[in-house]
Amino acid sequence: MSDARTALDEQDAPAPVAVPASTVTAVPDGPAGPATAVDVRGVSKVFTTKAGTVTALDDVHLRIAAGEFVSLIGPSGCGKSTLLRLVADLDEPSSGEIEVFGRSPRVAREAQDYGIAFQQAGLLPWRTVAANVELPLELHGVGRRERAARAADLLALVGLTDFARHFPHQLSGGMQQRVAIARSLAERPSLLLMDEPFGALDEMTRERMQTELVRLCAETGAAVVFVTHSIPEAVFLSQRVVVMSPRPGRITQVVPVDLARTAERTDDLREDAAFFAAVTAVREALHGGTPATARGVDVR
Ligand SMILES: Nc1ncnc2c1ncn2[C@@H]1O[C@H](COP(=O)(O)OP(=O)(O)OP(=O)(O)O)[C@@H](O)[C@H]1O
Repeated sequence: MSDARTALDEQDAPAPVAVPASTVTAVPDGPAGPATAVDVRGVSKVFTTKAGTVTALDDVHLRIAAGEFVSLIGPSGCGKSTLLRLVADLDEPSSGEIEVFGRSPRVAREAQDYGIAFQQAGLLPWRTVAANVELPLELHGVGRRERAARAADLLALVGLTDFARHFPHQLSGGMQQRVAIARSLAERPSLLLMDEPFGALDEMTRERMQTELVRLCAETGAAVVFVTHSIPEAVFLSQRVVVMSPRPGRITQVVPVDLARTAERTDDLREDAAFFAAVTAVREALHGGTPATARGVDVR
């Protein structure tokens, strides 16, 4: 069994120094507490295909606190999306256990504990922006008036009030992604699962979206599990950056990010020495201390 375990109290660790997995405090066994959003215990995932078996995840342990922002980073194919999909109940682990707010992913999904946003905004082209945001509420039988009020609030939150009656194709990529994020927040989830939601955006839009996401999460208090290939993005957003190894995916290091509280992170932070130090710490964690470039990881 690997020692790649993490503890809730690591988020308070003082410096952006990579923590070798072997020194990370072990998570005690037993049920997660009320302050735990996600508890992944000894999870492995093996896919069986015609060409043979693929071990995507091997004995992954990860505990994420309520309200905590955690990014997953690692080389292409290391199992980041697979881990997110298991938490989202879009697939099942081959072994090990996952709890979301103390319940199974299935029960958590049914209770609408989390929202999901992926790289493609995934909006329905025939519905207006407001109707897209309302969709999850509609599916769960929320009344028309309440839906409209909630969508109006969310569109104000992401700065798209004036576009409520537009259709997705009339919006830029960044605006569409903001609609997708508004939709993921519709049911006031305590957890957001985000798989490269800004991957298709240009750099300027992407940075603006990161700043907005930090603000939104501070306002809603949601915990976030965020998959990205970008080290600066992971550092800017997160309280901890979880570094994974090439397949079979394991957690090799956990880098606590000791910048301003995430709620207070602004663009100025990107020029800060502490920001660069954290970026370097993650980069070194990814490369095991060598300057070699990991496949599929953007180190800019
Ligand atoms: N449904 C599936 N059937 C078979 N193999 C799969 C399936 N889903 C994922 N895999 C394999 O599991 C491994 C992990 O894939 P995953 O998409 O989780 O990686 P990732 O870290 O998110 O990659 P990327 O950074 O390129 O998006 C890969 O080798 C992939 O081919």
